[in-house]
Amino acid sequence: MILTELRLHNFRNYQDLTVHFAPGINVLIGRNAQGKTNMLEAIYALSLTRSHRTSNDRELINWQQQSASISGVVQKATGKVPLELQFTKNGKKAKVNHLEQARLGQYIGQLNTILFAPEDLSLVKGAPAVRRRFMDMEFSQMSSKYLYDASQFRTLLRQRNKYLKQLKYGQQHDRVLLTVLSDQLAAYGAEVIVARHHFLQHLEKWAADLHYQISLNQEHLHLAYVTQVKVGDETTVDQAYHELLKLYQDNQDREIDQGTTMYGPQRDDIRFMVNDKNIQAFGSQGQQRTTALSVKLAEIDLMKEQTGEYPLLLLDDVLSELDPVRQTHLLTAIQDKVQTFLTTTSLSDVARQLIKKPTIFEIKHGTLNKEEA
Ligand SMILES: Nc1ncnc2c1ncn2[C@@H]1O[C@H](COP(=O)(O)OP(=O)(O)OP(=O)(O)O)[C@@H](O)[C@H]1O
Repeated sequence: MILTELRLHNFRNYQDLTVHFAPGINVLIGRNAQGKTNMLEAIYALSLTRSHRTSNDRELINWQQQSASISGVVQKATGKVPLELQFTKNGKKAKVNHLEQARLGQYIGQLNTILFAPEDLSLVKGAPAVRRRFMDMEFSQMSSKYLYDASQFRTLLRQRNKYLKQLKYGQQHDRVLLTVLSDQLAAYGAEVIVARHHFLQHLEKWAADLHYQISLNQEHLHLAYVTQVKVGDETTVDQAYHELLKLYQDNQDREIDQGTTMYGPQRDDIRFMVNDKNIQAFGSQGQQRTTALSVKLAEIDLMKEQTGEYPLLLLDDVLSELDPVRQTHLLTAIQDKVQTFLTTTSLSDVARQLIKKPTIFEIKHGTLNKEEA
């Protein structure tokens, strides 16, 4: 898919902007604090209805204004789809084909994006919550069922945790409601776990190939899904449900004592193994970087496999973080395949040689100027 046109109104430091993008590599060049990341953030938000760097939508509205909007036209194999997001201080609205969507979940999946920023290194090094968020953000774009199941799970988890605390502090005594909540939580938890296993298996297939190439045929990458339920290729959702439910039944007193849910996908993690070593604990910076890059690039192919369309790739100032070998792999992997938006303060020599026909935009104080070829 291709984002052919983007319009911003009072979005961060952009007042009124209409821009037409090229299908290939769009390079956004500008000095610091001119609006490069804001531009990628706008495209990301148009895709997922939320920013990648703040959970507070109000921050997206220009400081002098009360509302903001992002709209765009996405060209897909099936035709053009106009998308629009409006932010006010009281909430947001999302429209597809000019029709307002009752639920944001119905909107997500229209425009798929993969964002790669320097902080994505924390995918390997950071806390498990980073990797769970990664799974949720990426798999939700590929499957509306996953998006729904994960969101139901989160809602039920909040309710169950609250109830466990009330039982702990003697504000509630009835364990029947806990049984009902456990049953529902196990049902959605099982869906999430089986889907994560399935998606990670596919992701590994692509990521291992890429990692092998980038490491100059030295390293084998394996993604191990760490979850409390035994799950393999043959595991059904029903089996995972019974196993999770049993964990809740067997540990009811412990969970009340802790006042929180101790079992389920909210405790999942991914372990990145390179040549059978856990790269998080034993990997060099370079190996961790290669792993993060391979996984991100693998998502491009996974999304194409799952949705039939390539996503957009947003690269926020990452070239400067990569050595020439990794830059070359990145740029050759995406060339002629994926519409890319790449921000930088200046293009490296490697990048200049490798990007065949870049479309260059200069960003200055919230305005964009296309450089003539
Ligand atoms: N809500 C807002 N309203 C108006 N301006 C904003 C708002 N939020 C951020 N800005 C401005 O946007 C600019 C930052 O833009 P952005 O983060 O896109 O920078 P950048 O070009 O990516 O810079 P760097 O290369 O340093 O990352 C700053 O000047 C900041 O003051």
